[in-house]
Amino acid sequence: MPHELRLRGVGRRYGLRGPWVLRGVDLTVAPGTLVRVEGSNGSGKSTLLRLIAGIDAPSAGRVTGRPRRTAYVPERFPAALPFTAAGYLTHLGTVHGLSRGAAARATAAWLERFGAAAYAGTPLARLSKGSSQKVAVAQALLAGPELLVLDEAWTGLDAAARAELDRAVAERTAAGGAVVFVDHDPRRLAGVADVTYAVRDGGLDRRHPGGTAPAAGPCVVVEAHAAPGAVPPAEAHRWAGSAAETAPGVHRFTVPASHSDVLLRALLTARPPWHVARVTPAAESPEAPPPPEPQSPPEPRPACEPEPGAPSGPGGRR
Ligand SMILES: Nc1ncnc2c1ncn2[C@@H]1O[C@H](COP(=O)(O)OP(=O)(O)OP(=O)(O)O)[C@@H](O)[C@H]1O
Repeated sequence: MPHELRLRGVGRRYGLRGPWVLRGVDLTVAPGTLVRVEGSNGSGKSTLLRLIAGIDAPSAGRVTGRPRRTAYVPERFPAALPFTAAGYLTHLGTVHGLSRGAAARATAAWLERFGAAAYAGTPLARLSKGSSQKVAVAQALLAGPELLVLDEAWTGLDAAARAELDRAVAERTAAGGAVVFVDHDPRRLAGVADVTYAVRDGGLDRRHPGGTAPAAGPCVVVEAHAAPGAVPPAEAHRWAGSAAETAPGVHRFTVPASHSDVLLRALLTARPPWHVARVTPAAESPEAPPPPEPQSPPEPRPACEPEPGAPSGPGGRR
């Protein structure tokens, strides 16, 4: 994403005399950031996401800096369109600026990643809710969006597809894109968001830290080698629960298994690339840590306990 997206004094109300759903909202979304939006039912989260995505226009204020490649997954996908899944995605790919061949290839690749390749020729109207949600998500990812806006996009996906969407989000931020999401499950991408906002009384509260507890689950330990003194790429820090330089040029990252391939990609695509020496399951699956202190920035990373005895070094836990 080339620039920050900015909302300045943004308000939205439905109808000339309708109540203000949002009012005086200021928000900046920086390139490469992951932004969580929370709020109670009906507080205006979807309204905010539609304004960010450019699907809706503010009644007051301005939105600037929205990148050309902005993609949006709505809370409800209009599944009754007269297309097959592949036909719809290929068509949208061309709308996003891809050639027909590139759109067809991207369509096949994303349907495959989400486990929906078997439904490529199925009319959208005949897809199950879960499969049509896969199409909804694939259409947003097709053209490598610089800004990705996800409104409850995980809802209805099976576990494998939910994990795949987590990975796709990580790829977008690693590529310098921004992702703004709402999800009713507080564990979704827990501890990974750069910033969390709560929509309340028409405004936005910035929450510290993270707003949600870090993710728990099985962890793996990645040992990677780099030149002595090399600093791990920022993207590695985002996904690793802990990082330590255990010997000159030898780094050990502990990361939730669900995030491990994103960490590996960050290391292998760094310039110069890091050498991944070993990936092993963490000896013990850690318990979820206690909730973070309310005033203790920075926001938590994914939760994995450092291995016993691992010293914290220059690449230590943030
Ligand atoms: N198109 C619309 N026309 C009229 N009112 C609307 C429209 N869209 C949203 N609203 C109203 O705006 C308010 C905020 O709705 P919105 O869907 O943005 O909230 P939300 O936080 O996303 O809710 P939920 O958590 O239930 O999805 C609600 O009172 C809703 O009824």
